[in-house]
Amino acid sequence: MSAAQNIPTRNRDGASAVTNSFDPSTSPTATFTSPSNSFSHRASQSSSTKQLKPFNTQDVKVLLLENINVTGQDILRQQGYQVEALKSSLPEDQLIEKIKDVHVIGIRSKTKLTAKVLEHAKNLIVIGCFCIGTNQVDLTAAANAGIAVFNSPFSNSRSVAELVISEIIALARQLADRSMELHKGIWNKVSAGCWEVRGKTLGIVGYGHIGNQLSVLAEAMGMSVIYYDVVNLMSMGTAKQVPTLKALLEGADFVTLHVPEIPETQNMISTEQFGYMRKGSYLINASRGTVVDIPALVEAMRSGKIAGAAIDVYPNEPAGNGDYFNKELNTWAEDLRSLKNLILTPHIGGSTEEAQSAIGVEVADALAKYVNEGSTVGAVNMPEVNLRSLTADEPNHVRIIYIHKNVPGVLRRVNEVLGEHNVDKQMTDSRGDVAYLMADISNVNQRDIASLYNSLEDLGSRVRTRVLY
Ligand SMILES: NC(=O)c1ccc[n+]([C@@H]2O[C@H](COP(=O)([O-])OP(=O)(O)OC[C@H]3O[C@@H](n4cnc5c(N)ncnc54)[C@H](O)[C@@H]3O)[C@@H](O)[C@H]2O)c1
Ligand SMILES: O=C(O)CC[C@@H](O)C(=O)O
Repeated sequence: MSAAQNIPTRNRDGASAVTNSFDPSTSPTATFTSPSNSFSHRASQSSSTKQLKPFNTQDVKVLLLENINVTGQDILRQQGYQVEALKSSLPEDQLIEKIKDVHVIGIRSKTKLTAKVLEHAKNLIVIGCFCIGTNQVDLTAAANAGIAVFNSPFSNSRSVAELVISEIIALARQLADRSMELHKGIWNKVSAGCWEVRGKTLGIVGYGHIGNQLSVLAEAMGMSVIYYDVVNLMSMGTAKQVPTLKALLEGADFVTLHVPEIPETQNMISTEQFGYMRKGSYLINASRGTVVDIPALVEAMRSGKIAGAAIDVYPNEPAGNGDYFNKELNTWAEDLRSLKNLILTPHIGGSTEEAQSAIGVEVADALAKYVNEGSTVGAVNMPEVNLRSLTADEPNHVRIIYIHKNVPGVLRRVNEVLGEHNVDKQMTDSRGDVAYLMADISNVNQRDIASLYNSLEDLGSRVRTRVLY
């Protein structure tokens, strides 16, 4: 068997993504052969590695939204995939229409892949979040549909930390106001209410990848650092963990938020929390828009309790550049824009050349490895399962990917199906209600593949079957 070919994945109502029952002689996928110049995998692959391709690669349909970096686009195009890249997110109705027949979708923070949208994604096998946050995806719905989700856990953390350091200084010196005044020709040289940051206390809420990068930078600026997190974490440098959010808010001159968007962090900073903050302190939010109660922030700044703020994220954000940030999107938009010493940025914490390039490579590589070999290493909603690559001198080997409900007895039935062949290697793991099995089996011919595929698909525990060969 020369090149890897694909058995289509059947969609969730049992109909094959391409035909209703796989017949190697008739199914369009049976003719799929990898192009002779098939993509050579990254360094980890030796020259003898068998180029497993689940499809004739030009049949893999990829939809990229929200201006994903060209590094990621190039990697996916080099696979031979059909890549459509759009600069913005899509309204739900258009997203549903476009997602219907794609195998791979790449998004950033705006595209909401809800259970409703995923219901329509009959051929989707994998989602790439080209960012850190994955709150925009219904991870459980995706897992239950056998759709793996990958992100880039920390490629833009440094970029966010550096932006926040710049905002701490800019707020302490009322830089944005001075610059806007002079752009209008107004010379306004003041020192009242302007401070050095050396010796001031930075309070970090969420001491993860960004929080601890920030901790080191802030201490280098001569600041003291305290942090609050829901888990006990070793401090960087001389930073100190405090036991409650209230203790952090009472102890900090600058409060910065670096938590995920989860139910527990919704409106985490609201009127009560502003009440705990020091008079004349500052707030920075570069996490998610729902973490701060913006009307409460407007009130706290109008009363002078909060001397300045920097906001990079908002509960509702425009779909793309050029759209207006107005009261149609968020009712309080004009109130917010009217405030002094308030830095407003369009969700650019991770928007640097370095971060976007690194994210593009990291996520696109993970997507290609998943599509071509089934590896779930790095997936955020699946157990991490991987097998060493098949080699070119294993011509009659086939890789089985079987995503199934995590219920007793499945492995016995799966191994009964695989039993007529020699299972060279197998790995399986589960995460919640979903289990993921990879098995390389030998001495398989074209006819066997069809019956293998259909037998696995017919098992009651099946969520999704892929056969790579
Ligand atoms: N503005 C941007 O462009 C930008 C860029 C990257 C990340 N982000 C956002 O920032 C968030 C944090 O990023 P990260 O890489 O540091 O994530 P991370 O997962 O490394 O760290 C998050 C930290 O928050 C803690 N945490 C969770 N719930 C908490 C709670 N209720 N109270 C206190 N701490 C809590 C976690 O224990 C963890 O230590 C991401 O989830 C993402 O939404 C925004
Ligand atoms: O680039 C984006 O759209 C998201 C950036 C950031 O919020 C993240 O989650 O990494």
